Amino acid sequence: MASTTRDGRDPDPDATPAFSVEGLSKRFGSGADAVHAVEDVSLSVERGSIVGLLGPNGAGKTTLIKSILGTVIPDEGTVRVLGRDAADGRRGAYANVDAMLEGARNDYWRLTVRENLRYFATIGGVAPDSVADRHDRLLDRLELTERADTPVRELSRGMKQKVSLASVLAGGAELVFLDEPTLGLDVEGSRTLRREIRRLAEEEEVTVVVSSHDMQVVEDVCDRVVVMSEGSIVADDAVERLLGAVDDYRVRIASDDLSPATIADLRDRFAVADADASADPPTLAVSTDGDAAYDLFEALHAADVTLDRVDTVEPSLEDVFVRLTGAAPDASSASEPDDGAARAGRPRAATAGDDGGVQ
Ligand SMILES: Nc1ncnc2c1ncn2[C@@H]1O[C@H](COP(=O)(O)OP(=O)(O)OP(=O)(O)O)[C@@H](O)[C@H]1O
Repeated sequence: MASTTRDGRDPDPDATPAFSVEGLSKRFGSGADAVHAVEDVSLSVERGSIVGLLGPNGAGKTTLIKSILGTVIPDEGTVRVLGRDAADGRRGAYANVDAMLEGARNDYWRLTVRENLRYFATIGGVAPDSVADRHDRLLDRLELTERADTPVRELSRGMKQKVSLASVLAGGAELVFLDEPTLGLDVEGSRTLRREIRRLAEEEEVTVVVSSHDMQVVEDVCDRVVVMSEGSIVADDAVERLLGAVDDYRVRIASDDLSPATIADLRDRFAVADADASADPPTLAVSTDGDAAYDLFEALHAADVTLDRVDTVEPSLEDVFVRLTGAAPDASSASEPDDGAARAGRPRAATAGDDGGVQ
């Protein structure tokens, strides 16, 4: 990154956050109709970290990001970007910052992939020849090398999305905001993009803020998650700690012996989250802590239910999100899961014995 740094920023980058906001508020409109889009938000993000910004529609995420980017002027509060007060002069603060908002960027569709990278490096203030190696590396990592000389308009949607990301990174930005970066990508494309985001943070100390409704992407890629609701931050923690804070494990079983009558009986005694008597074999999921799990297996044993399969399902980021905001993430904008795993939970262990019994 040193070769692409363009200004005389803070001499001790390790001690300076990538950005920080303090007491940030933004209202739209006035009087009784005023919308408090962001209210008294404070946040500081370390360099080289990947932060997920989550929240239901209208929570204030875009307003916060645009306030940090300087395209929305906050009513109150301060923003510091890469060691500089954003209010002191936009060029200095934003020289090494870039963004891909709403899942896309205005790439030039008549230009080739490589020409786009050179163009965006130039408008970012970098001589494109000086970052040619970087562009080669980006194209390689994003599996675009073979299409480097193809006009962007001839590419698939997923490839265009990857070109958007490459363009954002073409000038050597140290802080990037990515809104729905995997929108429209297939499973493989999404995986490639996530891998590249992680590599950029780990190897090049790029700081990445990812805003997405796709919880799986956020869970996979982010070190830390900030959850907003109604203009405020309602959670801000490492992904593991957020997951650990929700004590809502589920035991999911499958058995040919799960008759509708047995399921009805179990419903009276346990917190049945989900049941499907018509599945082959029928299935049952029960929310439980450790003690209730013993009671459940005793009840199943007493009812002569031989288990074909047992999974323990850990709480997912989606469960945490629903718990914190009371809202479901917008499934319509989420990409497909990588595998057959249920989105609503993270299967931890399949423990069905060969004989189907549980002792
Ligand atoms: N330019 C604007 N004029 C008036 N109201 C606005 C404007 N921009 C945002 N708002 C309002 O501010 C609130 C926060 O909007 P914002 O776009 O920041 O939320 P968001 O979390 O990004 O939502 P989404 O996930 O739907 O993109 C919403 O009630 C929105 O209607």
